[in-house]
Order: sequence, then C-alpha cells, then structure tokens
Amino acid sequence: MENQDKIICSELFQKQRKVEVVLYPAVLAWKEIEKSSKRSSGTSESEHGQTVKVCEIVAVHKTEDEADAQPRSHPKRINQPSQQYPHAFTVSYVRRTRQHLWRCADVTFHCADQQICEQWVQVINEQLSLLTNRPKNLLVYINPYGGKRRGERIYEQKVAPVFRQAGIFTDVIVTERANHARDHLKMEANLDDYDGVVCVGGDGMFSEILHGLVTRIQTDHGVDQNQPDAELVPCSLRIGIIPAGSTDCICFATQGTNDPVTSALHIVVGDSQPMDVCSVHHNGVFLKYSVSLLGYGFYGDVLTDSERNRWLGPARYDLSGFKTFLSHNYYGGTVSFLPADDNVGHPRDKLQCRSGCRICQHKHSSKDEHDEASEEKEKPAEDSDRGWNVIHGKFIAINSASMSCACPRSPKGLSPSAHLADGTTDLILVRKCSRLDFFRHLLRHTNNDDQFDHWFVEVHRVRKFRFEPWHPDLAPLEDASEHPESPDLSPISSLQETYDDRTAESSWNCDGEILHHTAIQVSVQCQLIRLFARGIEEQQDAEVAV
Ligand SMILES: CCCCCCCCCCCCC/C=C/[C@@H](O)[C@H](CO)NC(=O)CCCCCCCCCCCCCCC
Ligand SMILES: Nc1ncnc2c1ncn2[C@@H]1O[C@H](COP(=O)(O)OP(=O)(O)OP(=O)(O)O)[C@@H](O)[C@H]1O
Ligand SMILES: [Ca+2]
Repeated sequence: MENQDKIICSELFQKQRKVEVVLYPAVLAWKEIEKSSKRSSGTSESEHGQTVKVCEIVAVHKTEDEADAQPRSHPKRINQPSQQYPHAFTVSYVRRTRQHLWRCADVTFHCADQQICEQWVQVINEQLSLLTNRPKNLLVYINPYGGKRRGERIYEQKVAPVFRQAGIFTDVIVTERANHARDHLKMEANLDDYDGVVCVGGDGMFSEILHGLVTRIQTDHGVDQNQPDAELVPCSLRIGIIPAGSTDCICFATQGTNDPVTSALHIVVGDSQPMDVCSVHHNGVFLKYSVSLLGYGFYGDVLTDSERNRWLGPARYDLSGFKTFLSHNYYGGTVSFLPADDNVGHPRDKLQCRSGCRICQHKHSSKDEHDEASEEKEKPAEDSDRGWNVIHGKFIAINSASMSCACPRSPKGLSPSAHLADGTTDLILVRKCSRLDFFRHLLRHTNNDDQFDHWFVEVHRVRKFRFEPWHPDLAPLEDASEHPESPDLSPISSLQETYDDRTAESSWNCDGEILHHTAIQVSVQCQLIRLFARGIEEQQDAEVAV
C-alpha cells in the first residue's frame, strides 16, 4: 500500500480481476490492470475504471463471510485468486440508476495481506468520519395509516437496513393517532439528542413534523407565531421524508422521485436542502404553515370531498378531482399580493429549480439585506399597501405553489419553475372559464404545454398575499374581467342548481389539510427549514471524473 500525499493505492482483486484501487482525498477509484483473456476486448467500464465520491460511500466493512470474501463463481477451485487474496473488504456506496433513483451498491476488494485489508477499512472510515454533515442519531415517526398503509413495512424492509449499515442510531415512534408526532415534537422530544427528524408517511405526516418542529423552536426562542411579521427562528434539525403517502409531492419535488431507498440514502449522506415555508394567518392569529400548495377553489373542494373517501387511499383524489371538475364551481374574492423582486425570475421563465440552484443561493445571500429593506417598506401603517397589487374576480382556483408541487400525477407540477428556497411563492389565479377551458388547463399539467398560457390564467411570483372572499352583500354584480363565454364540454345544470355564486365559499387546501378560515394572510419565510435532500439533480451529475 502506497500512501503519498494522502493518496492511497493498492493492487487488489475484484471479481477475478486484478484492479488498482486508489483513494484520493475525496474519491475512491478502481481500474482493471490485467485483463483476463476472456475479457481481452475490454468494456468501457474496465478501461476507464469506476469512481465513487467518498461523500457517497455509505459504509465500509471487512468482509467476514467466507462466501463473500471469495470470488463467487469458482469457490472450490484451487490455485484461484481466493487463495492468494484471502482477505476482503466491502464498500457500500450510492449508485444512481434511472430517473433520480438511488440504490446502495456493494463492491468487494480482495487482498493478500490482512493488514492491508484492515488499513483500507480504517482509512476509508477515517475519511467518512470527517464528513460532519452526516446524521448519527435520528428520531423517526411512522404513520401506519398513510397512503396504502405500508409505512411500517416500508421502513422495516427498505429503510432500517440502510440506516443500520451506515451506523445511524434511531429512536422509532409508530404514531397512534393524528397529531401524535406533532405534539411529541412540540412538547416532549429531547431535540438535543438528534441530528434530524424523519417522517415515514405522506405530505400530511410531513406537515405534522413541520408544525411540531417549527413551533417548538419558536417557543424555545420566545417568538410569537401569531405576529405575522415576527422573524421566525430557522430549524437547525433537518427533516427526512420517507415517502409512504398518497401524493408525496414534497419528497418528489425535492429529490425527483418518491422512492423510500433513495430518501434513506439522501439522509445517510447528510444532504441538506433549505426550504421556504409560508405562514398563514387570519386576522393576526396564526393558522398553519405550508410548504407546497395553498389552494382555494378547485383544490380546496377536491380535498374537502376526498376526506369523505379516505378509505379509498390515493385513488380518493382522482374520484374527488373528477367530481369537483364536473361541479365546475367558482368563487368571488379579492386577492392582494406583494410581488417579488425581478432577481428571483418569473414563473414562466422556464428556469427550473435544480440541485445547487443559483436563484435560491442568491436569495439566501441577499436575505438579510432584503428583509431589512422590506420591513422598512412595510412598517408605517399608512404605507402598508405600498407595492401591493389588488385583483377582484371570480376564480375557479387560487393556487399558491411555494415549490413546483411535482408529483406522479403531474411530473412537472403546478408551477414547474417555482423554487424551493427563493423566499417566494407562485400565485396562480384561474378565473371563471368554461369547463372545456379548465379541462385544457388541467391537462397541461400532465404534458409539456404551458398551463399558464390561457386567457383565464395569470401567475405572479410573490412574497406575501392576502385573500378576502366577497361578502354576499358587497359582491359586484358582474366580474368586469370575465371573458365572453367560450364553448363548454356540456352543461351540467343539475350540479349547478343549488349553487349561488354570490354566497359560495370554498376552503383552503393547505398542504392537504383544510383550513377553517377563508380570509387569510400569507407570508413566505425564506429557508426556514432544511431537508435531507439536495434538490433534483441534473442527469450529468451522475458521473464524476478524477
Ligand atoms: C385530465 C387530467 C388532468 C390531471 C390534472 C392533474 C393535476 C394534478 C396537480 C397535482 C398537484 C398536487 C399538489 C399537491 C398538493 C399536496 O400538498 C396535497 C397533500 O398531499 N395533495 C393534495 O391536495 C391532492 C391533490 C390532488 C389533486 C388531484 C386532481 C385530479 C384532477 C382530476 C381532474 C379530472 C378531470 C377529468 C375530466 C374528464
Ligand atoms: N396513527 C395515526 N392514526 C391516524 N391518523 C394519523 C396517524 N398518524 C398520522 N396520522 C394522520 O394521517 C394523515 C394522513 O397521513 P399521510 O400524509 O402520511 O398520508 P396521505 O394523506 O395518504 O398522503 P398525502 O398527504 O401525501 O396525500 C395526516 O394528516 C396525519 O396527521
Ligand atoms: Ca419558493
């Protein structure tokens, strides 16, 4: 074993091939040095070798099992490399497969000398111990009733073995009721014992963790959440999401897939993705936090209807979506919003938030300066409406997407160019239109067409917004912005009979939970939390060169 300038190099044996294994300061590389006659043509893999970033090594251990230590195809033949190389160690590492899926792969190296074998295990472990962003102790909450009710099984079969392999200690709590996890975090959990909190469930379970953690931190720091302008204290603990829900949009939009093993590996390697959180108030009283969708009208009605059919599992949303689509309700109200600065782009600029996103990084570095300036602007009572835009109208949907909200139903999401951590939310206003037009708009969530390119849709990137439903007595008789009637799919008059557009109110869907107030004030809290994620990787990130 050579150890020059912290580069360690040995000739070892892997799958009956002699390989040169090199540990650079941040990369482990191995390459075949003697090709057997069978493989004389070589493959691109054997010619160029393979590399793994040290930060993506899950674990290394001495391979004790004889069957593992010996090359598998010829365990009994004499004069085989297994005799010359009786010692072995195995490196487990992250391997990218298709579409943002990560898997844990193993490579076993055989050595002639026990000491060399042990040295390799030691030096790799030393490098791993320098990676201080990796969690060592995690608090795990499992919702046994989320999604298709597979939370416990998913955790035991797919996630716990990965954590065990990486030497992570866990305290696991299987929840016994709704809000069990939230209340435990708020009042009981000893947060100092952990580097992160993991939820096994869907967006609703994530919301519990979010509320428990954020509320706990504010209470510990004496911050009053009821003050809409209070500067909230960011959470130091990161949150991991093991998807086992019905929509899993937070997981999907932060790592590009809703796969439990991929999530577990993002936690093991200690990824960190900051994320915006919207605080929602009603007349100065705190209601909820939201990280994905705040939706009034269509998505509020879908959720209200779907709650009656929870037993259907994820399919409840499709049924309720279909019913709500047929109802074709619209709601009067006034939306006011404070637009974001131009430097965070525009919802239609087609710049997608990806791993290491420049817009989110820029926003973070300019956050303090920006916040001071904006406070100045908003302080004087008489000036409180300065910079605000006001829109009155009848809306089929009012959606605020603080992230893309990509999910398997809509792989590009409600707002494909929304950013995870830029301090803004994309406010999408879908005005009253025909059923056919609304159908076209919905359909564009599933293909490459621009869902904002309709006369009845407008989208704004905002830092704050308010909504006020029309009071029936004050509602204008006709909405001036209405477009002349365009062709409908079919008049479904029976569904409309009891519908009075002057009194109708919808509810807000707040990350999959119903809010009990319709008049709300929303403010984006830039990068309030961090997830064990890295954003969606560009495909070429999968390769590493040495
Ligand atoms: C023609 C097909 C059009 C399909 C259009 C699909 C658009 C889907 C957009 C999904 C956006 C999800 C946003 C995430 C919200 C989460 O915080 C929340 C908690 O998990 N999930 C939901 O509220 C769950 C919301 C689930 C909403 C499902 C809506 C399904 C609409 C179906 C309309 C059918 C029309 C058919 C006409 C013949
Ligand atoms: N032990 C429990 N019993 C009943 N409800 C629970 C329990 N633990 C958590 N919950 C609640 O179950 C609700 C739904 O959970 P979850 O988000 O995991 O799944 P989902 O609704 O199917 O998925 P999604 O939110 O992604 O649509 C959450 O609001 C959560 O508060
Ligand atoms: Ca955002």
